[in-house]
Amino acid sequence: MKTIVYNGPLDSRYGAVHVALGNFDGVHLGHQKLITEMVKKARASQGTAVVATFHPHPLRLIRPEAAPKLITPMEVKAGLLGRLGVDIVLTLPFNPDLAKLSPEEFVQQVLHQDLRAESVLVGFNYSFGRGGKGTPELLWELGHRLGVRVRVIDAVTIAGEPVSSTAVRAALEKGDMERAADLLGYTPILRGPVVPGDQRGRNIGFRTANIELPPEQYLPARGVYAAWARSASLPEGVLAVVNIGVKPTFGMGLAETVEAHLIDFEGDLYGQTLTLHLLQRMRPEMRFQNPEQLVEQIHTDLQDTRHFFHAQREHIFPNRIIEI
Ligand SMILES: Cc1cc2nc3c(=O)[nH]c(=O)nc-3n(C[C@H](O)[C@H](O)[C@H](O)COP(=O)(O)O)c2cc1C
Ligand SMILES: Nc1ncnc2c1ncn2[C@@H]1O[C@H](COP(=O)(O)OP(=O)(O)O)[C@@H](O)[C@H]1O
Repeated sequence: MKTIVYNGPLDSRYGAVHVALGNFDGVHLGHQKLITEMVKKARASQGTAVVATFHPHPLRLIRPEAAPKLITPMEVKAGLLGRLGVDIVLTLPFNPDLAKLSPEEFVQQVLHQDLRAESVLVGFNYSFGRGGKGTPELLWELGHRLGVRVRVIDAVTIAGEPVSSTAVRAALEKGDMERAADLLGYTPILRGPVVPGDQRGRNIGFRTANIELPPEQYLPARGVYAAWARSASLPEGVLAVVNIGVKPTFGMGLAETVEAHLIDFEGDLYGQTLTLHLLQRMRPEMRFQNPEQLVEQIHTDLQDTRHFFHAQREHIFPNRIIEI
């Protein structure tokens, strides 16, 4: 899969182009349905499966304080899309030229003229064009005039509730990984390079790999999580216990970090990319009277995590953890 920044006509060697248009944060079950359908069309016409997405999110430029944090920043999103069979992620830079296009101009210039889209798929609530004024109905109408087939996909529901990025964020905020996984179709993922922390881990007897995340990453509730950890040197993965939080035992106002202690593992992880699949929140983060009490609790966390994993293993593998 390739990532291309849109800056004019798409190369003609891509043949018939089929486009899924949207932001797709989380690549949840609803997104997966839409994208899978687009990929099927592309395969059937021996064409190219394209996901076109405004990046960075337009709100990040218009009203940064209102821009949602992302369940899946670009790198993780690209991994998920690649897995679905997408050939090209086309990022549309939200520059003044693109931002000022009316819905009519957007369909004519971008979708029809430059991408030569044969078909375009969007979700039922998609908006586009200057001021976000374009609706799926208008897209259908404009496409129809130009010979671009437009298909609008309804919300996927679980037990009557629509699957949405907002619903996923709400589950993450509550620390409900099971619910988030139901909506996403996979266990929530955090991925980033291992960076040095405060080197306290080695002193308290539990080394923790600190991962650096993009600033726009949406983080689940603070607390301790059971996780499956993978890296290039650990392709099968190992069980891990993860702390997301500000380490109140060691002072006030520390920055929020995500750190993983890999169970029954010893080795240098600095610089490697670590992928954490968050399985379950075990407890909230707490402030202990002294480091000894924290260490005692971490021993309990490790035991709880092992028990949880042994009880749930069949449920977790192979379906809930996906390789990206
Ligand atoms: C399983 C686990 C649970 C943790 N729980 C807490 C906690 O409840 N409260 C807290 O202040 N720190 C907690 N921590 C964070 C430790 O304080 C941290 O790992 C230690 O200070 C090392 O920090 P460093 O990586 O910056 O060196 C936890 C860490 C782990 C691995
Ligand atoms: N079981 C383990 N889990 C996590 N990291 C480990 C483990 N064993 C060794 N390491 C290494 O130790 C580092 C963390 O050491 P630590 O003393 O906690 O320092 P810091 O938090 O400052 O990086 C990790 O980044 C990794 O390279």
